[in-house]
Amino acid sequence: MITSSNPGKLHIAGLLRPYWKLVLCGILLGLVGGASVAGLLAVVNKGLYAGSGDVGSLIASFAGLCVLIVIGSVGSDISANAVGQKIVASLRKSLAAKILMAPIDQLESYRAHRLIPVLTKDVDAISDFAFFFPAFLVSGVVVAGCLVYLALLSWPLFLVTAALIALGSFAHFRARQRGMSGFNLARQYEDDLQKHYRTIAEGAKELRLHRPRRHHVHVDLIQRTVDRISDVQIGAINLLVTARALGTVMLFMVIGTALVLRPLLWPDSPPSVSSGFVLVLLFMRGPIDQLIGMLPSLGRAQVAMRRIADLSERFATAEQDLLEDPADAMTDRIESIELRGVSYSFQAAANETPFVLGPVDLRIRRGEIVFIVGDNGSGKTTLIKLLLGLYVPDQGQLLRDGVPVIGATRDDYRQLFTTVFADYYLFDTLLRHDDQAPEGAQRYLDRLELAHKVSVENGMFSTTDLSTGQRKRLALINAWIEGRPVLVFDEWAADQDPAFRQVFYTELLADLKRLGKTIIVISHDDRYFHCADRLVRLRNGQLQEDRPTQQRRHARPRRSPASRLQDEGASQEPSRA
Ligand SMILES: Nc1ncnc2c1ncn2[C@@H]1O[C@H](COP(=O)(O)OP(=O)(O)OP(=O)(O)O)[C@@H](O)[C@H]1O
Repeated sequence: MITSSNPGKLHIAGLLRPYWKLVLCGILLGLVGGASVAGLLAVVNKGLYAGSGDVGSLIASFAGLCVLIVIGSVGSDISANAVGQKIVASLRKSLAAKILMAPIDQLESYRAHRLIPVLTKDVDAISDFAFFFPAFLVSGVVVAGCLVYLALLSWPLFLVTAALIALGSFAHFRARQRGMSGFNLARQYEDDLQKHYRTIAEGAKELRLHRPRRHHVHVDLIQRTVDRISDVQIGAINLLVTARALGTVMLFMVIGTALVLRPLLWPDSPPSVSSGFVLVLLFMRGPIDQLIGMLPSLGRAQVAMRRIADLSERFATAEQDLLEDPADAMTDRIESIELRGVSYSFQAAANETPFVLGPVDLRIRRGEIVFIVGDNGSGKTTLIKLLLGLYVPDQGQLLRDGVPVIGATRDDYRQLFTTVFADYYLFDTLLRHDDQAPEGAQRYLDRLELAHKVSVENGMFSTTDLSTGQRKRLALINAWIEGRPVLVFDEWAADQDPAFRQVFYTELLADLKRLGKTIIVISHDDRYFHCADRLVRLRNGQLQEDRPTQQRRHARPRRSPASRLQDEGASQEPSRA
């Protein structure tokens, strides 16, 4: 389990620790299985030289050891598999939790094309290893059991054998190190590939219309990256496979050495020592092969663990209580929200000047309609994110009703807002605690002329397959129904037709204000700036103006569904969750 207290220290032992009882049980049962195999080999070796009087006891030992082998290997397989699956489940849960709790600016800078492979590929790599883990464990124990038996047969021969095995293992270790760096590199290329996949999925229309770019993406980006991954993986796996073949040859060399050395160096030792060594070493080939065969999977799992640990470290946050029971969330009314002496800067890319917002002083009172205006890149969205408590200011304070918002209260504070960002995400469910939501939703669907397209069934919108403008209207409905005291619209009207743009500025905002809402709107529609109570202008990260607008006009040039509904009773404020 990754915790914020041990970021960057994700390793196999750390993953196993929470399940130590199961692990211990698996190891003990594996030991029973391994020792029984070694015992069985000893019985077979003894049987080769036994007289007829020993048959009964040999059969009994044989049968008993077979039963123990079954119990040991099945038991260790079951417990180790359970551990593996629990580790993967725990990783998945804790990664999802990390992302839900991650500081927004970290999440934004990490980028989706890097995030998704960690959640899928890296967790899968660990999952693959977890799948092989039982066999890995049992093979390890069987090899250990066999070595013990060899030591019991003949110490000197065992030492020679152990020395040769150690030599082979060292060669493996070096080959594995080089293989690991290959897996690492391949994993970095996979992030690039993910980015290119997103390009062809999200830029499909543009690529269809632009042959040179399509060719560039296909050949220079995708094919080249795919080939690189394949070359690096082939190189890394070739190395490991060669090391494995050499390891097998080395095992036969060990057998040969045992056969040659025994009569030469220890002529008095019984022939059962030689046959025991041959039997055991031949048998050990299987588990050793299995151990070595799993090294690529172990290598990938280690690379994956490093990536997951890196993500975990980046996403460490002071707000540890974000996943607590939602019933605790406060959605009270507010009197004011305020930025006092707030400044914020993004991390600058190399050789670039970072964008700095502020210092900004801004106080928004309950029931105000505030427009935030300014050129592209002047910092409007950044200002909003600071006001929403999504970014933590580098300097200055965020205040609610004059009281500073601190780490412990920031999430409660954020529950005051409903937002429709320029890059909003449209949820298809209405998450409310009362039964009235679907009715309310229907009312607003009518009002925004979506009723013929979308309905609400079982607390869900029937479809979100709508035009860009319609989807944004649906997002507005969602925002409205949530019934929170402050609504924030980031260029909501940008992709609405002129009629709905007018409805939004001249009617919906007024209706919301009448319902007691505080409304913050980022807008480039200077035609409608008069609809704001106050205009806040940003220029290059600095607040340039904060002035009341002229008297708001209430003329309604067109009888829209909104006004019809208003007539029906806009006073029916959707109840708060
Ligand atoms: N995640 C980020 N990392 C680094 N710089 C960023 C990031 N997000 C925004 N910026 C920079 O901060 C500046 C302000 O961006 P912001 O999105 O607040 O502007 P804006 O006024 O909302 O622009 P627009 O009208 O185009 O939406 C820009 O120069 C932008 O490059």
